[in-house]
Amino acid sequence: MRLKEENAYKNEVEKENGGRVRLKEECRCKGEVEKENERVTSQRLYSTMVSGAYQQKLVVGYALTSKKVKSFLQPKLEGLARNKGILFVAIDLHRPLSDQGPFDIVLHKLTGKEWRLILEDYGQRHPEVTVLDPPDAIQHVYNRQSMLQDVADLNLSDCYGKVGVPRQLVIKNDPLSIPDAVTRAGLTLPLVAKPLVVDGSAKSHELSLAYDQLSLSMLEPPLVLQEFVNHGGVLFKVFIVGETIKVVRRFSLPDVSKRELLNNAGVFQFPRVSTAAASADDADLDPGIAELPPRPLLEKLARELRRRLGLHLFNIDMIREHGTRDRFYVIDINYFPGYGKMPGYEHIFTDFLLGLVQSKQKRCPANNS
Ligand SMILES: O=P(O)(O)O[C@H]1[C@H](O)[C@@H](OP(=O)(O)O)[C@H](OP(=O)(O)O)[C@@H](OP(=O)(O)O)[C@H]1O
Ligand SMILES: Nc1ncnc2c1ncn2[C@@H]1O[C@H](COP(=O)(O)OP(=O)(O)O)[C@@H](O)[C@H]1O
Ligand SMILES: [Mg+2]
Ligand SMILES: [Mg+2]
Repeated sequence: MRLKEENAYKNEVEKENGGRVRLKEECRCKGEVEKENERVTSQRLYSTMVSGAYQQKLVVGYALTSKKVKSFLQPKLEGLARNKGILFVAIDLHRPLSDQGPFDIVLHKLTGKEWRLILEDYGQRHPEVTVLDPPDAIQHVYNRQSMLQDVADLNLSDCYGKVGVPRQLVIKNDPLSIPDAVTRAGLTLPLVAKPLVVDGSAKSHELSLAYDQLSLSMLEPPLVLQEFVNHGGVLFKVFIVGETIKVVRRFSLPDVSKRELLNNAGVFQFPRVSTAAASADDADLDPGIAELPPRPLLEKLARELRRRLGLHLFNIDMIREHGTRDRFYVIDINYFPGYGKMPGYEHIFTDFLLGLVQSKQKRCPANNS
């Protein structure tokens, strides 16, 4: 393509943006955000040249950690999004949110009260923008007690199986009180000790397995003590993106036998298991352990949790009690999990974003542009 035509395309793209990519001129610091957005604009220009009749449908502002940008915003996702008319724009945290955009959707996963307040204020001033997801709904799953409450309340049981949560106890302070509290609550050893609050830090994922009651006083509250459920060393990561569900298998902690429990004492910190590197999808597993939870059960669970939690983007860590076919436990819920490892996430995510805006336009036709 000749230079003159290229410039004409560039002008067209910038005009079409209607100031959407104004970040470029306005950025106070010529930092990462600016570079990132310049890259996105030039990629979009390229796609315009290649595909001809290109129509931008929506702008997604994102506020994510650099780790999440790397795992989620992969070139394949950005490329596919571009072809479908979706533009991802990095939000500059050093500038007022209302001065940026305009956005159709704000996608975010940042912790901290300040960010929460910014988003809440923005949501009130810009009801036309979809904030994915509402900060208070996310906050609810950043606490390991409240995250499982909705699963317990749901008490899901049908012909496909039963879904519950392991019995658990919250310890807010005084580690010396733990052994007695555990006896009073009637919890059975071994117990998994988990930091009460999940805040994205490595520390909030430092979990321990406690084999005896007395050693429990060595733990550091605030924490959740959860009964360990033998599940054959395999966990199901159930990814949810709006109405879509995808399940993968991951390796998990091995079963603890009665003999092991009798012969062991103490509290043992264990490393992060069940991460992306621990995929068990291609492993040669006992079919009774590997069989995925029944689809209708997952659909019901996901639908109910989406409604009760008020979230579109989350995952459920689920295990099957070893020796049973249909007894499941939810042990963890994560907001905006590692979608980069969800098969086909590029198509699923982009379709989801388009669907969101379409359904909003149907509900409020006045907003149609
Ligand atoms: O709490 P658990 O059950 O471990 O789930 C984690 C968190 O969702 C992580 O997200 P975050 O770091 O935002 O909390 C995510 O990392 P990324 O999305 O950043 O990669 C991990 O993805 P995998 O490493 O793919 O499993 C996922 O396994
Ligand atoms: N109640 C439990 N019974 C058996 N294994 C568990 C239980 N809770 C956690 N685990 C194991 O510990 C891992 C991490 O626990 P999880 O609650 O998912 O914390 P995180 O948020 O750090 O992923 C799980 O992937 C699973 O292998
Ligand atoms: Mg987990
Ligand atoms: Mg988690």
